[in-house]
Amino acid sequence: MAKAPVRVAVTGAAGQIGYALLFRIASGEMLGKDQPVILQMLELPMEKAQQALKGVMMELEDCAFPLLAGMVGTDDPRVAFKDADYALLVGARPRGPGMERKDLLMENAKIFIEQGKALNDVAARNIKVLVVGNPANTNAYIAMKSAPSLPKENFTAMLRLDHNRALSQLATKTGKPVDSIEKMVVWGNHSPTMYPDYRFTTIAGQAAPALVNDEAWYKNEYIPKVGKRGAAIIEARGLSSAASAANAAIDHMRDWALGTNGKWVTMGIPSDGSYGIPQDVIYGVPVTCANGKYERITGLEIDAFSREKMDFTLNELKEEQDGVKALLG
Ligand SMILES: NC(=O)C1=CN([C@@H]2O[C@H](COP(=O)(O)OP(=O)(O)OC[C@H]3O[C@@H](n4cnc5c(N)ncnc54)[C@H](O)[C@@H]3O)[C@@H](O)[C@H]2O)C=CC1
Ligand SMILES: O=C([O-])CC(=O)C(=O)O
Repeated sequence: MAKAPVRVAVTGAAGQIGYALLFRIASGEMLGKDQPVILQMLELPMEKAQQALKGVMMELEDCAFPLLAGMVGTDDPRVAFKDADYALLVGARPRGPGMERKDLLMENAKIFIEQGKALNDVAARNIKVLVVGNPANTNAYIAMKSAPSLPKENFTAMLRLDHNRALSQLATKTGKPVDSIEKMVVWGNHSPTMYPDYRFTTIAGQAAPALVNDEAWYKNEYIPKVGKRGAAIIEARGLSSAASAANAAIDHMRDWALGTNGKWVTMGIPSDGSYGIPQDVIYGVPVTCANGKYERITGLEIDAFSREKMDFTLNELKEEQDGVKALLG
């Protein structure tokens, strides 16, 4: 029997990530080739944004996707999130050259308070929320805190682009295929303080640190390169990453919904206090996914170098949280 359609809300639907994302969701790349979807798209209540959204919806129509069971375009979060099973919160101001993601904090915080409240009131109770809009971890924290009647574990932030960047850079260094790499971890904040940790990583079954055998490269080139990749893209394109960000959002949601078959992936999730990360901080950790749930990998040894790195990115998250404390009341 054909599956019933699920409702997928996407905010910032007429933006550059939205444009790279919606067509892939509608073609079944996110939730499976047998899963019909209803797209519920939110854009700003401004003539230009609404016109652009209309154009995107016309193009979606023109693709005649068999899995696209319906579309809603709106400027009202309560319409966009009504009964939504999935929400991809992309809509926010992106940074430009010379800005850090946390420079967007106050401007974007208000958006995530309003949207958290709307999710709280109208979304499906088991909704899966992915925050892409920057600063993604803290925005996810704000939305989670603004939605007290939804389970906290429903709120996640996107670290998958960082995870994928970490895989690719390691594949290039070692000359091995990306899919031979397992157990990559990117701890912490989606910011240059993130900590790509290859201590548990294997490449075609071999331990990555031994195979790479170049600690100086790992510490002085690899870690900063992965952390600053977003800025390098802005520098090169004049615009922030869009297709790769949309691709990572698809990976994140697909894995959460359909499972990872035991493979580790990185998700920003509310901390349960493990690894010395205070409760509720949205922090990148390794997880596996099965049956529509993620489960953090526990019991990994944290050495002195890692502790320092993990605390550094944690401190930045604490500062961001402090910055929005007054707004959260
Ligand atoms: N977590 C991650 O790995 C990444 C996050 N990002 C972030 O994703 C966000 C979106 O990036 P782009 O699509 O490139 O930006 P964009 O400016 O092209 O699109 C954003 C869209 O969101 C809309 N928007 C703004 N506020 C809104 C609101 N309150 N409700 C609904 N729609 C709203 C705008 O009208 C615009 O169409 C930015 O915050 C960017 O920094 C980008 C790349 C990677
Ligand atoms: O760097 C930015 O502002 C966009 C982003 O988050 C990324 O590409 O990682």
